Amino acid sequence: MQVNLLQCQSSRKPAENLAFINSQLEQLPRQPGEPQLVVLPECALLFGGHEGEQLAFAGKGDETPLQQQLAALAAKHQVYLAAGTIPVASGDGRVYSRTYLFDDKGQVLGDYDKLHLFDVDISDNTRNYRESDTFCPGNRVCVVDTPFGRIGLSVCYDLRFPDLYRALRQAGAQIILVPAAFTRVTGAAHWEVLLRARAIETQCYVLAAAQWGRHNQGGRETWGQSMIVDPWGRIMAQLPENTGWVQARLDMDELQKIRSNMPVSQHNRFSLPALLPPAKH
Ligand SMILES: O=C(O)CNC(=O)[C@H](CS)NC(=O)CCC(=O)C(=O)O
Repeated sequence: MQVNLLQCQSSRKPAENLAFINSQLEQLPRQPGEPQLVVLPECALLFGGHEGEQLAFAGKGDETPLQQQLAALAAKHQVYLAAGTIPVASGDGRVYSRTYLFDDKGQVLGDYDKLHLFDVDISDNTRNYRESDTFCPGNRVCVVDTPFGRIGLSVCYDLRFPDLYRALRQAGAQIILVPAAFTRVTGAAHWEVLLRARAIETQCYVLAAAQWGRHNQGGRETWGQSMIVDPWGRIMAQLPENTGWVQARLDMDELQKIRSNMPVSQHNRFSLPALLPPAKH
């Protein structure tokens, strides 16, 4: 089964970002009749908009114009689409950073709100990342059954919290998505190691679609290196720089073999901690 990650260099203009994604989908190398999973990075449609912009594009309620445009893209191109993240009003003056998983007719199969928010100081040109000024943390995990396997959802900074990945594995995940916009500094230091570790620990395929490059003329810089990691921790495909597709075929027999030869989830002596109420930011 073919999976496809799109590395993007999104801006704060949703129409521009949608046009880019649409043109890439038109050129997606694919075999006729074969189901396709497409994963977009975090903030695929709106990168770096301040609170007011995020709220304006989020609109009201769950059925937002951005969600509908993504659903239409999935249906038009007949792909299962994991749509990075888009802002959805949380009701407290902020927005959730939400991933939608659409089927190839544009129906929502599941959604997930980023649990861990990036309130971190980094020595780059942004310095003080305070994601929780604009975004509200989610409070649930999400796994979804698809023709590709059971998919668990996560976003970007979540990658540093292995309990979430263990919870996804325990809920039956075989494939874990990590749409991301890692900073250049932390990406260089940690991105590949964390992704491979999560794949090895959970014995899942890890699909990490990333933002790359400098955004919004002189704004933030992201690391790129979208990658597909197999349950043995091998990098099957990656794109260090630029925008474009990263593709691989997943083999669930291989996954089963790795799990039955080394049944780490049965050997584990620690019980999984409960999901705590949303962190106070
Ligand atoms: O704020 C926005 O516009 C979009 N959101 C992001 O880019 C988010 C929050 S700032 N980025 C991360 O979570 C980076 C994590 C990271 O780099 C790490 O864990 O090292």
